[in-house]
Amino acid sequence: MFGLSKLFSSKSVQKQPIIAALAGYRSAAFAVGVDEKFINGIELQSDHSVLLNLTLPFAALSEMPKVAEFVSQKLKQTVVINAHVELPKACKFKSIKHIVLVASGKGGVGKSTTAVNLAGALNAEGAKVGILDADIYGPSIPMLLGLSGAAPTAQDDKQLLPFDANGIKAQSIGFLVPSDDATVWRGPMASGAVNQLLNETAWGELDYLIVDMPPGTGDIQLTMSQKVPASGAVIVTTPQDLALADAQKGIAMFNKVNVPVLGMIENMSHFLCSHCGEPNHVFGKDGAIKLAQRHGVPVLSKIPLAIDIREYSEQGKLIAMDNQAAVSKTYADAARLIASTLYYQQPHHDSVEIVITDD
Ligand SMILES: Nc1ncnc2c1ncn2[C@@H]1O[C@H](COP(=O)(O)OP(=O)(O)OP(=O)(O)O)[C@@H](O)[C@H]1O
Repeated sequence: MFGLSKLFSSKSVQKQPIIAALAGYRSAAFAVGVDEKFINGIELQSDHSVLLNLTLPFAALSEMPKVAEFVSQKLKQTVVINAHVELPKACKFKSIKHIVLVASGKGGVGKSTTAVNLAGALNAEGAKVGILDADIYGPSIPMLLGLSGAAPTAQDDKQLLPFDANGIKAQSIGFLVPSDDATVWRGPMASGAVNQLLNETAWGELDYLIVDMPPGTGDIQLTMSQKVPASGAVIVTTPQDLALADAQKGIAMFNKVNVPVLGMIENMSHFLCSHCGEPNHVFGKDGAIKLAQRHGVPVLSKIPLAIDIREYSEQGKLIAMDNQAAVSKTYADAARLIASTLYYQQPHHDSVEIVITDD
């Protein structure tokens, strides 16, 4: 499309064709292309390839090879992208830029497994990430991060230090309260404990803090969603009718407290047959899509029922951080889409002008 002579008409690189090619790129996370605002340098290399330095305002590093390939094809010239993630400065809470609640209407759908792997995937996409385990009924984040039995330590007798699990900062209500005690808690008590953990943990600077909510849509979950300054919520469901009916209650709950639902994740979506590779829809098909369409929210990802997801969890490892594991891609897809939605829903972002014409 853009010949070499046009691209390199002078010693310096012509920016315009590169900007146009980036703007033409499309994906779920870059639904309106790669904005020229993200460019912070273009260099012509001695081998005549172009080095594009990008600063991404949301976590999406794993998509850069695809963007580079697309732009290279458009320009008919090798383009290499060197990107890093730097979110806009505004923080939602202290030095935390976004708090994302991960909820499920029903227990046992894989909410905690999904929450912790989303944290891992966002980290792998280049962001500073934390996870707060607020599941008072069955805090499982310590186990999922290989931190079982760990005891929290305090800094200056005031702030608790979060644990560090492969670069992810973690705190759990399970470190502080025996789960048996929590079964008699009411909403204000539970949300008070979560707010205390949120306030009294020395999180430092975080781009995204994932909160693993208690399952269900009762008084406790409602009060928590109201009290935590969240940018959005993600609902985890399985394709089963029962789980979907409860997921619908989750959407209604977040609507009631004005927390935007960023989307749904269909966990245990299908099982890939180890013999023929065909997907087997053990719990039903397309249920989450139909529910999501009805409520105008996207399905962020479909995560298969996979033995290695359970095996990694039991070993306290995050499969989302192992890019050799095929299912890590399904967590990465959801993570990029969540990050992108949070960026584009912020008011600082220039709105896209829609022009309606007669023809
Ligand atoms: N996609 C998956 N494939 C295979 N196993 C999974 C998957 N997701 C979760 N699991 C397994 O299902 C079980 C329940 O998962 P998890 O504890 O994350 O559910 P939960 O919804 O958080 O439960 P609760 O409601 O009790 O908090 C675990 O053994 C976990 O390893």
